[in-house]
Amino acid sequence: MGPDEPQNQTTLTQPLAALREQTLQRLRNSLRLGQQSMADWQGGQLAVSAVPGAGKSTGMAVAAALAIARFQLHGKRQLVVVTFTRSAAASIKGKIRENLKDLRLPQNSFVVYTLHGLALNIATRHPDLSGLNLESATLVTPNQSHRLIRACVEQWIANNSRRYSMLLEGRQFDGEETERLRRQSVLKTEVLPSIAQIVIHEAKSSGLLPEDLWRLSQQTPDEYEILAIAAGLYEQYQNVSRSRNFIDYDDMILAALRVLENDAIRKLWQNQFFAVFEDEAQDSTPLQFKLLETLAANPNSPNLPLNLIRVGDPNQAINSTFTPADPVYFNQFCEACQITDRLATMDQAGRSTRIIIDAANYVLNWVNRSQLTGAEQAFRPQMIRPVNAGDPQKDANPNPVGRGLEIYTPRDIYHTVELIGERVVELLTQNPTHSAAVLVRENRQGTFVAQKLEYLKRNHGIEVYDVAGSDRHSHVPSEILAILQFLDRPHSPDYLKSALEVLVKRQLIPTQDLNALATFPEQFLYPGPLDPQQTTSVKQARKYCANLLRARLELPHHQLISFLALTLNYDQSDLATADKLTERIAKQTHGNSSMNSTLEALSEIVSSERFEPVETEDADSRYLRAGQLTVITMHKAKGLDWDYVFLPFLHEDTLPGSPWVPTAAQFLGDFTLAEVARAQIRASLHHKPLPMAMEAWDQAGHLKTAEEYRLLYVAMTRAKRLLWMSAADKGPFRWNTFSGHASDNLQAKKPCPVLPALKSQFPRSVVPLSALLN
Ligand SMILES: Nc1ncnc2c1ncn2[C@@H]1O[C@H](COP(=O)(O)OP(=O)(O)OP(=O)(O)O)[C@@H](O)[C@H]1O
Repeated sequence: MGPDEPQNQTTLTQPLAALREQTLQRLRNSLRLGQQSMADWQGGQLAVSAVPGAGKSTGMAVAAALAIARFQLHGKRQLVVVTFTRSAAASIKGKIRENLKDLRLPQNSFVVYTLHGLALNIATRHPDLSGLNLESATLVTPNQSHRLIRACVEQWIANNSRRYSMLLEGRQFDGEETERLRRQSVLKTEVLPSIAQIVIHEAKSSGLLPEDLWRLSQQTPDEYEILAIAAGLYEQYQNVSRSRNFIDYDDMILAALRVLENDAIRKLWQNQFFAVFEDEAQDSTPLQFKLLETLAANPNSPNLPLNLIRVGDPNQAINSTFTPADPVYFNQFCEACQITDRLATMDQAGRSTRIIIDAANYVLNWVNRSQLTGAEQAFRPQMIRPVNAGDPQKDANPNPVGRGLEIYTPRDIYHTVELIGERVVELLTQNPTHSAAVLVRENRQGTFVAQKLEYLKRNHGIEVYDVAGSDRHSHVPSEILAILQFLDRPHSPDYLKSALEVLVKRQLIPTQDLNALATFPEQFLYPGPLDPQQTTSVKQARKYCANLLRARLELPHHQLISFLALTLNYDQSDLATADKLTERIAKQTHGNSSMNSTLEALSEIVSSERFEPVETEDADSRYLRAGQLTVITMHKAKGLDWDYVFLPFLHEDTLPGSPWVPTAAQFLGDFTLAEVARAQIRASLHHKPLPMAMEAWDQAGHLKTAEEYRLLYVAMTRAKRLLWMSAADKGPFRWNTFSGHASDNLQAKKPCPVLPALKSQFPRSVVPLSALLN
């Protein structure tokens, strides 16, 4: 954070200018070499490529204060700092404020925004130009089951019978009626919604319109015309959102860009904003970059260089397989800046002990050499270096605890958690002021770890904080909605399927082919004597549904939600959320509490962004408490660090995993349509020839592999003093269907391929089980 030197002993007689000069020097000297390149910025464009733990935000906060002083910025000529999350925005804002206070410079000389916050601010100031009216619009993040996506899929089906029957036909089809209905269900509830969600977002964030997709679709002669399907869905999506007044996050950026098309207004903003500093630049989409570029331009001479600093680490790009952000763009920006000698690197980091840095560098090189990721390398070849002697960071590159890097091969996943428990007790008892975390690849693993380690609190006073568990109450409204929709229309295959999905997710009924059950709701719910015998799993599912339907008849309407919350086995905090939901709906439907009005109010709540949990600064510090064991996903751990980091379950089937076509959709071919369309769009954006379906699928696989290894790299670089890694010999077939009961069969598992390589490179880090017996 701030520098460690003692505060200046100032006297009122000392002239302000000299005092400020001293403070500027002190601030600059509090930075290490790489950070100083940012602090010495004299205008123009600068790319900063940094490694994990290099101190990007620390450097940027000082650079911002120095630029404000150097260019004498003020309320009408400000510096804009852009970060990726709200919590990062709050934290950097605090740091800049402190620095400005020391410098006695005006606090209104800068603003900090997230990209969307910035866009929203511009768009709402000029509603006439942006066409954005937040009073009447609802902000949505449509997932596959969102009613906006559903509506656009239904309309597309109604208007595109030829393309739809081609899909139904698939690779081959004998015309059998049950199979036709099953395929219809899969297309309507899985395949088409997934194309809509993934492809529309990809295209829209890259600045493409439906007509651009139509044009692209003419360049790919594939049998299903996947890009034409995507273009049609995109068109419907735009129509439906317009008519219902929904806007998504891309619309906010587009609205701001529309405002800035107006010459006078654009100049106004360009005058207001002297320069733009962007953090986490590897996560921006092309459309977001366009917004920053526009604002950073000189209002009077557009040909002058932009006043823009972009700081990022392409090796920590871990959102590219589910958002259109792609490390390629930031890498390209770095390369463009390098040509004019405007690329700085921050490759020294003080976070981790030496051996952890060595292990992370080793993984990076190993993956880049492995050719597992096709033509494109997963990582920018950028090594992390420890800091020099006398670095300003306190306890930089600390001494290791234990072996610094420890690699285990437990017998199975139960044994894994036992070993973690024992090690945590040892470590936190010896060093109660240190922090520890278990980083997992998926939430289900986190729940398992948290459950098995519950005893730590009871027996040793060590708090286990399960981040996913405490955030889960945000799922309550959508789960209740799915069940209520089914209760309202039990014979709708779509609603039945969604309700069954909730029951499976809550582990109330066994996992099974839900399309088969949902195809004939009547036959499933009320089987006649001539119908085929139901299997045990189907019977369990039916019994559950029948109970729900009975409750609908027997219970007064206002008790239904509380009943469902109990039935779904919610924990205390989920139950509290359900209660709040009931209250809110009662208020909204006051005087008209019918099933219809309840459903309407609930749909609004579920689709409205305002109900989503908000990230706050507090959340981060909650994850980092000393003496606590935090259980968190690798994705969420980005940007954070702990003294001890545990990475269990590093198995090949989840890390890197393999691209996978759901059994239900295999009638369409050995690829998923959404990923193929996405890879085709990506190729076109990068000015490459459009791949055919199978080649596109391979490319999608390479992208996923590359991203998974970057995720592992992010996870490893969260550790300061001890990095504990393991892949057990046995684990569950799939985590999302694993109940955690000892009766579930475990299978032999292969480790993530880089793990054996790490073991041979760091033999002293391999902890044999025999060493643990005493
Ligand atoms: N010049 C400095 N003086 C003192 N401490 C520093 C300095 N630079 C960074 N640090 C400390 O190093 C740690 C890492 O910094 P920061 O979180 O900014 O890194 P980062 O580059 O954002 O890391 P990552 O990308 O891995 O999340 C922080 O605790 C920060 O306070």
